[in-house]
Amino acid sequence: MLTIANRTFQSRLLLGTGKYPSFEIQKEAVTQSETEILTFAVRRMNIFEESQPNFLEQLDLNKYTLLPNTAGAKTAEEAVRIAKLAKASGLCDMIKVEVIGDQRTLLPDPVETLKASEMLLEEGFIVLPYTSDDVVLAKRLEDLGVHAVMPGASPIGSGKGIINPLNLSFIIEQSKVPVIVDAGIGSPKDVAYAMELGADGVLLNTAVSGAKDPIKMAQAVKYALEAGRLGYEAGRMEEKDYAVASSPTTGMVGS
Ligand SMILES: CC(=O)[C@@H](O)[C@H](O)COP(=O)(O)O
Repeated sequence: MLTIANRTFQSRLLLGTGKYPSFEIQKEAVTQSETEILTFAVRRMNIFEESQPNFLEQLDLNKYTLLPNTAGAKTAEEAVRIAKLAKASGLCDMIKVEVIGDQRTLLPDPVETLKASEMLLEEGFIVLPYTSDDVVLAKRLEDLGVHAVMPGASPIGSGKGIINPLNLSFIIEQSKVPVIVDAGIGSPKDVAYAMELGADGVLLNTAVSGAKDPIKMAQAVKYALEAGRLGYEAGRMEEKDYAVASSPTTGMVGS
């Protein structure tokens, strides 16, 4: 169970809604993933333009929590404007803060992310900032009072998986709010790895929408997430540098 602020979710998977081959495939992938939280870029959704196609219309919205994100914002002020737009449309008071500082890598701007998070907390939002895997920044965000931290595994849409597992594990170790690994996940193994490190959840988009078969991949990431979480709860064996025989050697005939 994943708890963010005062809300609980059975699934620990958060799914993005961009770049699917068709609404039909997207709808089935979302169903198969068993996610309960869908994130979407407010600026890219036709939420105020009724004549334009909108994926959210395809869904039974009672089944999902919508997590608008501020993708496209380059400053804290822009992010706050986008968040207020989402709130005005009655979608949700949770917001994923995404303030991009570099257009080539799409890495977040730490200063503007911190500033936007502070402003949105003051406005009463439930704030989930997308951050780099910077341990100190994650702590500063937590100290502000954000409701979860979302460090990137690697650049958005890169599919490179977890580049710095040590930083992620430091963030997980220090954090008292949920840690959701967000962005750069490429395949089910990355999802399982994030969960084995002790993440509370994973947010991904392109790994599913960009797969040859997004519906199958949605199932695969769901199982990987469950396997990784179970592995984390089970507690992995101690790693050693040298071989240790798997069968007991004491009391063997001829020993
Ligand atoms: C949809 C969304 O919120 C993205 O900005 C997110 O970071 C996912 O990135 P990937 O597409 O790399 O999974």
